[in-house]
Amino acid sequence: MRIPLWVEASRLKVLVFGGGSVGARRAKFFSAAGAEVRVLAKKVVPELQVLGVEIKLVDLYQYDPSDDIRWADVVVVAVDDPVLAEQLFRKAESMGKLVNDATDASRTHVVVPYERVVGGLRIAVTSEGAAGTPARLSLDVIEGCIKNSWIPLFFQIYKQLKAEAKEAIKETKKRLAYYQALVEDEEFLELVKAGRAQEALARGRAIMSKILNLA
Ligand SMILES: C[C@@]1(CC(=O)O)C2=NC(=C\c3[nH]c(c(CCC(=O)O)c3CC(=O)O)Cc3[nH]c(c(CC(=O)O)c3CCC(=O)O)/C=C3\N/C(=C\2)[C@@H](CCC(=O)O)[C@]3(C)CC(=O)O)/[C@H]1CCC(=O)O
Ligand SMILES: NC(=O)c1ccc[n+]([C@@H]2O[C@H](COP(=O)([O-])OP(=O)(O)OC[C@H]3O[C@@H](n4cnc5c(N)ncnc54)[C@H](O)[C@@H]3O)[C@@H](O)[C@H]2O)c1
Repeated sequence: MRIPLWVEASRLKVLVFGGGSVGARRAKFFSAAGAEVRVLAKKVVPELQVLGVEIKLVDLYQYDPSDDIRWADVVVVAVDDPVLAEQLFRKAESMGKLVNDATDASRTHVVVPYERVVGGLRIAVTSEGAAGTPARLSLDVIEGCIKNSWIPLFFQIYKQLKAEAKEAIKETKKRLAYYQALVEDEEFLELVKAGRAQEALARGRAIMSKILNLA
């Protein structure tokens, strides 16, 4: 079973097999987020040459990529030859690496989702290869739902109050009790839902004072 995680990309070394449109997309995706990227391919598209990532032009039926695989944390398979793709997948897998196999969703270890930022929240959706277009279009529906709701304002207010609580309430347990009290306070939530930002903030701060004044 695959699980969702947010991973700091600058910690990753990513090896990409294939430098066509999919390989270039992965190279850009990972390197733009700070990962170290190395591409191995017979030929690469021009978009990839300007990314500033390491490129080795090799025929993977002749070149042994064992050292490159050992170097990597994540291995991407994006060659257009299914026999070669399976061979590379098996090799990287047997060497204990996490593989993003763009050529076969059923065996991939790592999925690249459809992603968007809505009202401060990062939303990622995937069908894990079953039906990509519905996954992509669902982002429009999700964005519409969130934008038309009280969540964006709640996000702003909660973020502000959380920052203030981290400064004002030194004890972790008390701080957690504050978050709990906040979300259980009907008046606070009603003000948020009614879009009364200043009053909601004031109510949140009053609850904070109450928690601070408790023994
Ligand atoms: C989000 C995005 C990220 C990215 O790839 O960058 C992404 N696919 C995108 C585009 C795209 N995908 C495909 C086309 C061709 C036309 C079409 O079919 O529409 C196009 C369009 C194009 O290439 O332009 C077809 C396709 N997709 C997969 C296979 C292999 C298979 O199904 O086995 C095949 C061949 C199917 C076959 O041979 O029949 C597999 C995967 N594609 C995924 C993600 C993962 C889970 C997706 C999910 O289900 O949620 C997974 C598992 C790969 C992974 O995680 O690496 C990106 C958004 C770009 C954007 O919108 O910006
Ligand atoms: N995950 C996705 O979103 C998605 C989308 C479209 C296609 N795909 C899959 O990804 C594959 C690649 O798609 P693409 O559009 O990037 O293909 P492409 O033809 O543009 O690129 C293929 C790359 O593989 C390299 N290659 C092939 N044989 C090689 C060898 N022997 N040695 C070294 N390099 C070799 C080529 O040089 C090229 O760089 C497709 O065949 C399909 O299975 C996945």
